[in-house]
Amino acid sequence: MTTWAIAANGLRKSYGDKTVLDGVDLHVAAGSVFALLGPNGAGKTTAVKILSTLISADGGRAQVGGHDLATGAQAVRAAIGVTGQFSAVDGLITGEENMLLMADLHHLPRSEGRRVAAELLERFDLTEAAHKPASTYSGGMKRRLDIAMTLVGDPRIIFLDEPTTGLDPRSRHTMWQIIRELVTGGVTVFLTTQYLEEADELADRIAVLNDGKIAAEGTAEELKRLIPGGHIRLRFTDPAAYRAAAAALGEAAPDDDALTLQLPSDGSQRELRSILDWLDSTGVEADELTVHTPDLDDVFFALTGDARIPHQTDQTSQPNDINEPAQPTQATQSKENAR
Ligand SMILES: Nc1ncnc2c1ncn2[C@@H]1O[C@H](COP(=O)(O)OP(=O)(O)OP(=O)(O)O)[C@@H](O)[C@H]1O
Repeated sequence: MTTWAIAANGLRKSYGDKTVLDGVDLHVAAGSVFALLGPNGAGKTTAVKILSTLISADGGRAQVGGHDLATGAQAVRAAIGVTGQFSAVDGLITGEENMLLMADLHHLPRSEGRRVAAELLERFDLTEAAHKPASTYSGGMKRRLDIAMTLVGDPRIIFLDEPTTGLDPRSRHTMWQIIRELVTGGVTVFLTTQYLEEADELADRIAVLNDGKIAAEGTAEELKRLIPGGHIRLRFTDPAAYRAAAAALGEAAPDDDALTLQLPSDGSQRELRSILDWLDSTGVEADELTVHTPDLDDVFFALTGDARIPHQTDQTSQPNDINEPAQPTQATQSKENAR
């Protein structure tokens, strides 16, 4: 049975008459990376603030690290680390002083605090800069220091609110590596991001927040299969074989210049198998067969644009009871449904 690091049901939050979260369910397996995606203003930060006890929800229930947000906020705070869009780094003091301040906040004995600070500064490649004021650090260094500070308390669940916004590609990759190492060490990471590539790279499961609700949830591959546009491409080197195949596979879209035929497909194993069987039965033998699935950009636009596909959650079951969670939901919607 899955152990949920985070289990939330029916979270609601409004500011005045603006409903930001309108019944949001989130289930994050322990030791996994979960990415919450959504357009600007969708409520990602609001969800992080609620789950990290910074603000309270207007409705719904949630457990974080096995503790109820409503009755065990203190225990939740002890189990988590949060690095937000507004960093906890104090620019006026050095990196090391920032770390020691954090160690003091966690009531670590002085020598233990120094040991932990030195270890984390080393791990995040900040030893050389440790005695310089943090205001002189680059954006990437500040983010690394921010995460290092979060880790002083050895949290088992970390919320990273847009951890790579504004970073250059190299710093972004460094941050991804840091996140992967955290997860290897058993930490659960709840990530919000504007970068679909980041979610694709890192996340075990992804939820897309739109209009106050989770529009879809699943692995990157499952989400990509939700929307039309996937296809199988058959490439031929022999023009005669290409023409024979085009005649045999009447419904394939031909490209006479590239000698390719394109067949619609959701990229699933089952459909691939039936297409291969069909090719065998018609005697078609391509020189190359490639499966193309839509990327997360396509998914994001389809789920958050005007021409949205139906809400996935309308068609799949979500665990309703945070005490008796079901397995993480599977994106079972077929391409036909998605259309
Ligand atoms: N304290 C507040 N008072 C009033 N409205 C707020 C408050 N905090 C957030 N909001 C509003 O709630 C909505 C969701 O904001 P939130 O910061 O959670 O979105 P987000 O998905 O994190 O956006 P972004 O990607 O731009 O960071 C926005 O319309 C925002 O203006």
